[in-house]
Amino acid sequence: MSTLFGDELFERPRREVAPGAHWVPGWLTLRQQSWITARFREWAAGPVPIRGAVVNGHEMSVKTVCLGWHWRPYAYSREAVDVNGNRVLDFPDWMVRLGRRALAEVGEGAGVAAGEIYHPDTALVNYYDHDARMGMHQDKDESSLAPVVSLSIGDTCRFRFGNTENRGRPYEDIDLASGDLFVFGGPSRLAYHGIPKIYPGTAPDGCGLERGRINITMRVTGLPG
Ligand SMILES: O=C(O)CCC(=O)C(=O)O
Ligand SMILES: [Fe+2]
Repeated sequence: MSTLFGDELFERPRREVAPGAHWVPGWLTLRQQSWITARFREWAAGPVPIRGAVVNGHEMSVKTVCLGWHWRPYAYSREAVDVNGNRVLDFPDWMVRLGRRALAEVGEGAGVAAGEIYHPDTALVNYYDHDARMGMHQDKDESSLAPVVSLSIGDTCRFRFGNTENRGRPYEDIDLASGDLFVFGGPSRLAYHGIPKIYPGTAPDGCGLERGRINITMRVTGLPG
């Protein structure tokens, strides 16, 4: 069982993994994590229940529920046309504020200039059970190149962060733990990335999630309205 105390933050210092890609371990407190986990349970229940998106006829092992705009491969819409047709929940104001705080934390390197205001309007909220994986991909269904803000809660995962050219090397594997912030923007906004592995049983006590991993990625769709 890992904890967020002791030497952990010294062993996992914050750093810029690639130009515009910033990793801030232990950014969320356990209290914030367990509060967000409680919200996750509400979102997962509907109006659009959490589901594995179908990509090329295969259901993803990662289950996703969306806020603001509904994502399906490879488009955003207000209604979950591939699930039950219901409109997705609004993007919460507190999450806009959290996204802005995340960018303030990493500075201008992530691709938001001084004076510009970050306005995320969608979040993909993913749940990974122990066997779930996400293959290498680019986040490119958004027409805006504003940064992606990623938060992790629960079990640690291996996060593979690659280059903007292809799915292969060079890439770096890092372990994203409960409470970690990762922001990718600027020259890294279209970097390939994926989740090859979840480490079962590594969620810290108090994060609110006993099993698996929650990941939230906030984005700017660039869509009107
Ligand atoms: O789970 C993660 O950390 C990454 C999720 C992701 O890449 C995505 O939802 O596009
Ligand atoms: Fe992604």
